[in-house]
Amino acid sequence: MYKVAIIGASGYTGGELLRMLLNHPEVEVTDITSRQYDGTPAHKIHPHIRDSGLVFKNKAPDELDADVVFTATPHGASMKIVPKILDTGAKVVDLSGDYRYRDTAVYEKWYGMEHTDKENKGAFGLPELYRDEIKKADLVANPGCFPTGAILSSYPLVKNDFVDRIIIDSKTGVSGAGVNPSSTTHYPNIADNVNPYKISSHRHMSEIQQELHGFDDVKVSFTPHLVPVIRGIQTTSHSFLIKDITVDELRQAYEKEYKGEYFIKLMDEGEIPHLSSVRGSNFVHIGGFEIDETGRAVMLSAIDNLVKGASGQAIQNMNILLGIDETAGLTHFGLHP
Ligand SMILES: NC(=O)C1=CN([C@@H]2O[C@H](COP(=O)(O)OP(=O)(O)OC[C@H]3O[C@@H](n4cnc5c(N)ncnc54)[C@H](OP(=O)(O)O)[C@@H]3O)[C@@H](O)[C@H]2O)C=CC1
Ligand SMILES: CC(=O)N[C@@H](CCC(=O)OP(=O)(O)O)C(=O)O
Repeated sequence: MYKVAIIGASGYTGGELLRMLLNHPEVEVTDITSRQYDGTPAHKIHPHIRDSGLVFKNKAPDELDADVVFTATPHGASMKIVPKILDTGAKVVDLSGDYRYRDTAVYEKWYGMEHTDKENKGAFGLPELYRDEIKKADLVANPGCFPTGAILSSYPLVKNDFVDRIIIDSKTGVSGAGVNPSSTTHYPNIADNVNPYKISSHRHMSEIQQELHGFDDVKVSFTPHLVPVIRGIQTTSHSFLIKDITVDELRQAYEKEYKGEYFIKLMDEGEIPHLSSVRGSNFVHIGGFEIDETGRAVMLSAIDNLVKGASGQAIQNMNILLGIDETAGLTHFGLHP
């Protein structure tokens, strides 16, 4: 069994890592860290995780007993922790934004802080696009939740030069904001409401742009909305075609790109990707495949922000790092209805 540890295990993605790793056939969770819950049994914070025998410890990064360490910590914190883990020889999957950017100047601009670890570079942890880089890496930068759904549902459009501008509109569940409550996530403010936020300035726009821009300077616009659901991200992308293609050719581009990708499911004609179908699972449902009279292609995707958008994808990356079956521990379907 490989040994794995989670830093920031008291948070939402940490809890989700724990839920899935405890059912993983080839790993054993050796350490879960928390600063505020030192000495507390796991189920006191994550009541659904019973009988794991695990207790939160406020351990330093270099005290962990692990082959792979997950840093489920906020951006800014990860870049202080990750170098210390790498020095121990363990591999790292970081869930924050700290190592996702090829150019740290872009990170500094969008995250509004200095990057203090310019030495360590992460492989961008989107296995469907970067599997070979991830295999060779010591550090994997797990993508953001919005970018995962947005990039996967847009990539064939730009790779095939069908479009050069994409408008991405996403609706997210509240767990995307993490375990600590705020006025934004306060029930009366979110229930029966749809709240657009950072409408032209969300940091994930730069991450999506980084991944799609290489293709003839594709321009990306992105607006997130907070909706009253707990989990999930539903993304709709709109783009005007610059090539004269049919709906069949549009679909064929996706079928070709994602052939053999276990976690990507292309919807049948007229079938809509729903949050309720992917909730709790590592699957991405991609649909839409429509072109209207104005030449607008509409693509849709649904993911669980805590699974394919964070912890499930992090485990998929761990599987690749360890050279074991990429789907191990992740094959369960969603929680429909
Ligand atoms: N929620 C989501 O849907 C997604 C989140 N992410 C990213 O994953 C990371 C974790 O997110 P999430 O689980 O939601 O966050 P949470 O706020 O729920 O949990 C983060 C945990 O990290 C610990 N922590 C906070 N600051 C530090 C620090 N300076 N040093 C060590 N530990 C610290 C805290 O535990 P304690 O105080 O007990 O030590 C906290 O419980 C973030 O970078 C987030 O942006 C990425 C994709 C999706
Ligand atoms: C609902 C909500 O607040 N969502 C978060 C997404 C968090 C996340 O996944 O982003 P990083 O990993 O890039 O920090 C947000 O919009 O900031």
